[in-house]
Amino acid sequence: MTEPTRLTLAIQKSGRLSKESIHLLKACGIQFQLHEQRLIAHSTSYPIDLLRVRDDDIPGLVMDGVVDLGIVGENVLEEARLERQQEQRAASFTALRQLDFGYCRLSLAVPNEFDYQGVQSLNNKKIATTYPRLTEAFLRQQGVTAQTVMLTGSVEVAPRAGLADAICDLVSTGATLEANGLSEQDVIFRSQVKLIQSQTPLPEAKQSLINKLLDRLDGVQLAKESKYIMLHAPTKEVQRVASILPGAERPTVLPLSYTDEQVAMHVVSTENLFWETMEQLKTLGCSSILVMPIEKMMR
Ligand SMILES: Nc1ncnc2c1ncn2[C@@H]1O[C@H](COP(=O)(O)OP(=O)(O)OP(=O)(O)O)[C@@H](O)[C@H]1O
Ligand SMILES: O=P(O)(O)OC[C@H]1O[C@H](OP(=O)(O)OP(=O)(O)O)[C@H](O)[C@@H]1O
Ligand SMILES: [Mg+2]
Repeated sequence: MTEPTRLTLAIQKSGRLSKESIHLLKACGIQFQLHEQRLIAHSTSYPIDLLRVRDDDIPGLVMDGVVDLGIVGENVLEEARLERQQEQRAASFTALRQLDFGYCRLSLAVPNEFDYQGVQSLNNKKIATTYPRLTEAFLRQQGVTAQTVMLTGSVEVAPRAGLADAICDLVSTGATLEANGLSEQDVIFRSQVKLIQSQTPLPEAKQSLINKLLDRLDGVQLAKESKYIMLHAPTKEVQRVASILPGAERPTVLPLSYTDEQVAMHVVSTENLFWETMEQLKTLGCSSILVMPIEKMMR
């Protein structure tokens, strides 16, 4: 008997990406039960097995073809790619989709009292970071010679602890830097989460499972960006109303009971409807304006 075809996908076990990775898979109709201790979770509703690991391990698992797919931040992905290239190990992958979470930037930051006059001020300094290869590549490109000190966590305390003069760390709101008396100077890399695929050739059945998953992901993304808009409009203003609704070239126009003066208009908009547009609609005589989220969509 041949083995049933199942995909393997590596996701972060616990951390900043876990909740949203799982949420996204569930929105794609992939259900599974997670047990805290278990490394592997089998989906009962889609032929896919989740491998739950530290995010640092995800690029390598994909690049070595141990798993078919991975969900990981571009910061970790690019650092792993540079490291493996230097070591002449397999470093290729196929980027399938940018996912809409895990937005952050990798930035150089110095203590507030540091007299920073541009990246040249870091010449001959020590820089603590979890991303030495990305940092070194940037410094090299800028013609700066500095020493990187590799730390896997608590990078922001390195200057205070006397381990380094500056840091290169992930920033989102900037609260961590501020709390540690550091100021952000140069952004060296902007990151979000990616879905990646191994370059190991797959049997057709597996590839078509991936393609189906991608269609579902696109549907979730499209639904997230879209709104269903319903309103009552004066019959004579239908054209003008359609022209100010985002993405409403062909609205559905329906008659209303007991009146010819007004019609109902329904529109799927690929943009949000701003308050300013709602106010404009009201000025045109529209009423009962409803803006609703869409759960699923397929073109
Ligand atoms: N402040 C932030 N805002 C948004 N995204 C972030 C932020 N910090 C990190 N990220 C993204 O989330 C990823 C995971 O961050 P997390 O802190 O959970 O990693 P970790 O501590 O290395 O976890 P692991 O134990 O899996 O190695 C980062 O690699 C980055 O892509
Ligand atoms: O600019 P901010 O919004 O403050 O975010 C930046 C912080 O977020 C990340 O750490 P995280 O909170 O994931 O904790 P960790 O360092 O323990 O992984 C990152 O390593 C920074 O320390
Ligand atoms: Mg990690």
